[in-house]
Amino acid sequence: MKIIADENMPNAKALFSHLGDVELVNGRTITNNQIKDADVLLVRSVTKVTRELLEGSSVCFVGSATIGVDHIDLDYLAEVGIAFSSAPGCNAEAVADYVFSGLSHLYMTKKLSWLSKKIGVIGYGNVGKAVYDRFADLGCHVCIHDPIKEKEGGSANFVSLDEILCCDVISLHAPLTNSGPCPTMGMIGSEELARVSAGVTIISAGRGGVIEENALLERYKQLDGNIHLVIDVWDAEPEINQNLVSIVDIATPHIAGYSKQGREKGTWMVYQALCRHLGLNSHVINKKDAISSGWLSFIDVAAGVSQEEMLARSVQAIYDVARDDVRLRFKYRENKESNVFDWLRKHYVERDELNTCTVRANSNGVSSLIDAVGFSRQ
Ligand SMILES: NC(=O)C1=CN([C@@H]2O[C@H](COP(=O)(O)OP(=O)(O)OC[C@H]3O[C@@H](n4cnc5c(N)ncnc54)[C@H](O)[C@@H]3O)[C@@H](O)[C@H]2O)C=CC1
Ligand SMILES: O=C(O)C(=O)[C@H](O)COP(=O)(O)O
Repeated sequence: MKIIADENMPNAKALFSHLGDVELVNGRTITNNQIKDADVLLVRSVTKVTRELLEGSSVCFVGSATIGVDHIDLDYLAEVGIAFSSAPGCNAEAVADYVFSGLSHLYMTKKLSWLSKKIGVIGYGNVGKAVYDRFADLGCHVCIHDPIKEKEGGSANFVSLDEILCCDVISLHAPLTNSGPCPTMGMIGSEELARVSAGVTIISAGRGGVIEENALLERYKQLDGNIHLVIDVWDAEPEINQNLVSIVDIATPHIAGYSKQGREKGTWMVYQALCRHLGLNSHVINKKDAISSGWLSFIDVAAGVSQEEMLARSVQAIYDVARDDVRLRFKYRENKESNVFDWLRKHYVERDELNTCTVRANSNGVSSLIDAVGFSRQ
């Protein structure tokens, strides 16, 4: 069996080699010719899996080690009977870590407090729920907009988009869709941004295209720069809007989900799906061998600072999103690589999830907050 896999899929050779010959390729540039005699195609979000790519090939299984599936023509796969599997939820905790690292950065650099503010989350899927639950466990006033999940019922604090736009912090976790009951493409445009107030924090870690970049730049001007922005996903990836980069607090190259464990889980989930597809009920490789533990099993945080600062210091000890922002700005300035965006993603400096570590905090009342923000419970 011939398996073509994106070279940015961690552990691909280790996991799949016992099933067939694994060839690693650049996911951004995969061609129809490269995969014509392959049986299995394993991708990440940068490969557009379309009729054009697959037609005439012998591929009978496509796996995407990602949550998002907007790069896959699912209708075409169904039409021609190619099996498909993605990795729902694989990096949800990683994205939630990113959100809290962004807020920690804003607190430590601008003293921008969020703990007692009104928080709005858009999208209540695996990521949005992980983010929402952390805010709720922290005791924040948090609400959620997800008309599809709201219809299904549930106890979360569902609200309209208008209400989200009145929040102090808005965190975007909807997929990119341009059809269906509630398409998200451009859902945050100039009309919606006109309703956000000065001082708002917007975190965009779903997909570029959900928020209109020019409208965001315009609103930033209207509010004299009084908007705080943490942006991971961009409309024209791998190109990024440098005007937007110049005004945001944090700019990162679509790495919110790039925890070591999240990426490994993505490959692992696709591996499991392929084993199922092939009718293999025992896996040669165990989950515990495929997903790493963290480097630090515990950290101590100093007492004597505010609860919010303690939270921020703890989060930043494991993952400080500013390191990814600095790398991006530095690399674009240096501009030695032909494709800076993909270079940064390929050479991503590993990071662990907060849940791989326990924080030992001595001061009263902080332990429960530390657990709620995503660390492993003591
Ligand atoms: N920046 C990054 O590295 C990552 C980005 N993502 C993106 O985040 C998205 C969300 O991930 P998950 O929560 O795991 O996906 P999911 O598929 O579990 O949930 C998506 C949720 O969005 C809701 N939704 C759809 N249309 C909506 C609308 N118009 N308004 C509000 N909510 C709407 C759906 O009902 C669903 O509950 C993914 O589709 C992916 O594009 C995911 C992982 C990493
Ligand atoms: O899982 C998703 O959806 C994502 O957005 C991925 O984390 C993006 O990573 P790549 O697939 O582009 O490496």
